[in-house]
Amino acid sequence: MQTIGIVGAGQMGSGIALVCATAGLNVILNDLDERAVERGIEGISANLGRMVSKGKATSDEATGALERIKGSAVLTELVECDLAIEAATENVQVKEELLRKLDAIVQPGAIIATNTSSVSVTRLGATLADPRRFIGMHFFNPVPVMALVEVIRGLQTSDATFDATIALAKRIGKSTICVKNSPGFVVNRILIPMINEAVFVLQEGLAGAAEIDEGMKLGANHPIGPLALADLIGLDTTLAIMNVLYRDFNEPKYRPAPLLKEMVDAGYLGRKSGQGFHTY
Ligand SMILES: NC(=O)c1ccc[n+]([C@@H]2O[C@H](COP(=O)([O-])OP(=O)(O)OC[C@H]3O[C@@H](n4cnc5c(N)ncnc54)[C@H](O)[C@@H]3O)[C@@H](O)[C@H]2O)c1
Repeated sequence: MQTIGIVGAGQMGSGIALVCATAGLNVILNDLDERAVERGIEGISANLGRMVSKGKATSDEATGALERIKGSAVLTELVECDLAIEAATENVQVKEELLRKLDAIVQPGAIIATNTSSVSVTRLGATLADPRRFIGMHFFNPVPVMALVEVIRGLQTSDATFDATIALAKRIGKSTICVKNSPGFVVNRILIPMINEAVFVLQEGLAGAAEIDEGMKLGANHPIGPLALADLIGLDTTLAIMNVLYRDFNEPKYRPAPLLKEMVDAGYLGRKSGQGFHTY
């Protein structure tokens, strides 16, 4: 495997591009328009600069990694890739439409993966002519820091696709857990309802955002509080995941907190918009 295509140059797509390029792979990073692609590459460049100043990479390694990333707003340029990772907005219609296009573009032998946080890998795989080549490759934020990739097999995923995906995750320095397809998979099934409960606690006025986060850091030994983590994930993405859990399990216990919906309606999306439960 030599060339990785990534669709979506937001916080996740950019992070995945960075770890692939620092591992020596060529990357084609796609987004909706030139400006979005440029923003993604600027973020990667800044991140590589920080790695150099912290001694985590030499400046030659950083330059080499940046040179291996080609930005493109033209999806058909992904024709060259051996594996394409869909990392676009957490919206099932957006993903289904993109996957149909990707299926027609990438070579028949190439793998197509999704970085979805919650949507059924089996459902997304069914949009492809050959779903055996489809798999979930769920990275965590921030990608260069977080060690895990959750690898999710859809009902149709082949052993060859699974083995090649595990090999790629190892090559880019990640640890894997293999999980069955189910809404939210394993980590987000546990994590996102906990964050949602923290929003209910805030909404009910039991404590302020800083106190809730401090409580979970000092009392439960979490490295970051649940509301700060929601701001990091993005409140739109957090809400989208709760909506998938609520709809797909058909269980009231997964209802999204009204305050979370209202924050998203207001455009308070967390770090990426500068305002979430905390201000950035
Ligand atoms: N944020 C997290 O912590 C996290 C963690 C794991 C997985 N994910 C998943 O990763 C995916 C991306 O999340 P993100 O946090 O990077 O979101 P983001 O909002 O930072 O970026 C999404 C990007 O996708 C682009 N996009 C939308 N439609 C597109 C299309 N048709 N073609 C090309 N690009 C398109 C947008 O322009 C945007 O740049 C989502 O599925 C999300 O659930 C997010």
